[in-house]
Amino acid sequence: MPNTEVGEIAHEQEFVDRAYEVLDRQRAQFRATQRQAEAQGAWGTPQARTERDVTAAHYGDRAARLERIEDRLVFGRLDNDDQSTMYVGRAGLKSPDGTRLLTDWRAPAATPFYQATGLDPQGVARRRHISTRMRTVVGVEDELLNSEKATHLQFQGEGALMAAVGAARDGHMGDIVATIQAEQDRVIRADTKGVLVVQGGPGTGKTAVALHRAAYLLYNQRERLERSGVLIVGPTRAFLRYIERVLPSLGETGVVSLTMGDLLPGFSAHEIDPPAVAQAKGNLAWIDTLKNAVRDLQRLPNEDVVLHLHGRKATLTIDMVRAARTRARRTGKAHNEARDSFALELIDGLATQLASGETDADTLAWWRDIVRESKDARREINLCWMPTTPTTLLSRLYARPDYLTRVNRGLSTEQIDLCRRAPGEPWAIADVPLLDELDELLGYSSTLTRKSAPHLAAEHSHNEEIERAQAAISGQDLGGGLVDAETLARLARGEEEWKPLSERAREDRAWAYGHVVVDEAQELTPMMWHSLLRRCPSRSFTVVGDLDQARGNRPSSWYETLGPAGPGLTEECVLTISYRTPRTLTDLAQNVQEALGYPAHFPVVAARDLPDALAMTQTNDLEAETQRVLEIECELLDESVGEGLGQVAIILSEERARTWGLQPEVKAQRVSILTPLQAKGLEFDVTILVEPSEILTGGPGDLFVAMTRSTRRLHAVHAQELPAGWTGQVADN
Ligand SMILES: Nc1ncnc2c1ncn2[C@@H]1O[C@H](COP(=O)(O)OP(=O)(O)OP(=O)(O)O)[C@@H](O)[C@H]1O
Repeated sequence: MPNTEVGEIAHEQEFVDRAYEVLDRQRAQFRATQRQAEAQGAWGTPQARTERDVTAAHYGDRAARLERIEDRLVFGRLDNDDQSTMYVGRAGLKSPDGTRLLTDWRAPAATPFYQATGLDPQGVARRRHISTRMRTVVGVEDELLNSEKATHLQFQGEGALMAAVGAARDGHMGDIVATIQAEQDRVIRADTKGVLVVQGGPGTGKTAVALHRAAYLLYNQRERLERSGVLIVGPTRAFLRYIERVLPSLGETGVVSLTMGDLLPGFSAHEIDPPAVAQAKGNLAWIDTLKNAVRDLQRLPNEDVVLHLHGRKATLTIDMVRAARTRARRTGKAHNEARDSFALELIDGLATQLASGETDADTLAWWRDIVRESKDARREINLCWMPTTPTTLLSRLYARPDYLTRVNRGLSTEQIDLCRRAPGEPWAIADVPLLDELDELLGYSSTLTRKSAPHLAAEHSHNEEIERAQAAISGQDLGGGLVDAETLARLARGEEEWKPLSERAREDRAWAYGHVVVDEAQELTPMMWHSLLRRCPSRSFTVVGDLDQARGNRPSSWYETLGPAGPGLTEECVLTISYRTPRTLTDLAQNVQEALGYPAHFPVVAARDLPDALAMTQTNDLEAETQRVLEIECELLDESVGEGLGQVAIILSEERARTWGLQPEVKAQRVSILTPLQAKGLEFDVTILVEPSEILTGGPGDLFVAMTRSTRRLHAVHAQELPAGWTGQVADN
């Protein structure tokens, strides 16, 4: 290392030490304030107790956020033409004298760190990337933006970027805050209302960008989003585990991450339908069909029904039922909820008949109890307005195509047939939006969900405790939605334990999120979009995906893919540089797609290449050879990144996994065995592709996904011929 760099490193170390000192002090202060508030105990006026809760929760949260920021607190410095200097880091910090010490990467002032170029220096003379390992500065890298060289810069902070993309993987995605590139930064900071689509080929950083955008929005719209929350929807639980550390490392907690299969609280679906079945279940015609199926539960009897109760007779007439049904429907309530008023009216009518002219309140009440307790009366009323649950009704519709056909409103016969399912079979992910729709139609008393927050809020809307809580929140000017007035009021009454917003949102099917991020969005069906739109009335979405990686039929446009969310589409951005996969592999994967008749709509260019990125082994004994190749690749990885480090995936078709008796899953250990579907969104240092032509049977999207997961090397093991476009490219090893 040259002396000048040693001197610069020492200089930056001084600054970094100071920044950590301030960070440590700030954390300690927040914790102390929280403890102080808690120490006030459970006495004092209700107002004082509420203020104490607000203060403790607020400072506890702020401390927790800062405590998660540890590694690479400071990563950039801008020296401007006007001689000013600005340090950029993970959080904004002020010196004890109140002057700005560190600028949060999300602040407008930090934009030039990511976007200034030689052609457009934005007032920056020098941009410095500071590399640290925990609290120690290990390197600096400068770009002089007013130099001739700067006009040819392809990447910002190329050294830091290449070190980041070349680092061994540990099974968890890291943040990219120190090396965000200009095209990514524009997406992260996009001032888009409505649906923002980020299209990008494999490895272009869509997931990274989406998560950093969530952090950016939480910073810039904190007041709104802390009250309502941010929902992240990912393809699999393994994927959500893979990304779970990114937002906390950016100082953001409290985001809800779910797969579509886990969207409904207390319910989980894992099965993956074949694409045609998922498509049938994704048809928007289900909205009217299900509405009709629920209406169909509100029936008129074929004839008047005579009931014998307590030695007297009463008749449940068709007219009585019709009138009660009309009135119950007019309440606009969901089916199970409206049933109460329907049943009450009929019970009243029957009791009046049974009282035979007696009109005093006690007599009528007595007869009402008789009707209520009568099994026969209950059965007849239920037959006219059958309470049910989403799973019961959907099971019946799937199991009985004749029934589904009768209530159908727009599904094709073929689709009805595709959806056929025996009762008791496990639920599939594509069923979740239909159950969600039914839960909405049947009402909150159905079995899937608990009461929604809006309901509770309405019930207590005039409650003075809420007003007091509201006053405490605004009186202390703490902002944010960490503690909302209704929750505080319930806390004060001892009705609820303290829970962070993310937990409350996760448990509430009717929660309205302020922003929704959808990853691998090309896989969602129109019904899934319908469910997500319900969860975000403001229609504020960041949607990331790749049409070229879609399963089944490749959609031709994002507008079409978004289904009912399409009209909200306000901006489409395209990312073009792949940071994950070496050029040899991205080029090969795109060649194969083209030869198969599916040229990439959105081709990518790899940021780098590596020698020996591709290997192929042909064999007659696939199983033994895969084992041998795995051993070789692990040894090679030991040599290149260190003993036991790095991640390896064996990717094979579902059929092959079954034949070999394997249970594919993402492992915490070094080696995972996966189907292409499970590998979606993930990455590994090395991938071993078993029989690529078999993987292709799942569709060209599956093979494209499988071929683009590795950061270093892909090794194909095959007995059959390799797919078109592959052979002829490179000779077998
Ligand atoms: N600016 C960057 N600096 C450092 N690493 C980056 C940058 N952009 C992307 N990466 C890395 O590239 C890899 C791919 O990113 P990511 O998973 O977000 O891509 P993707 O577009 O979602 O891919 P796919 O469609 O295959 O799921 C990740 O390891 C990510 O950290």
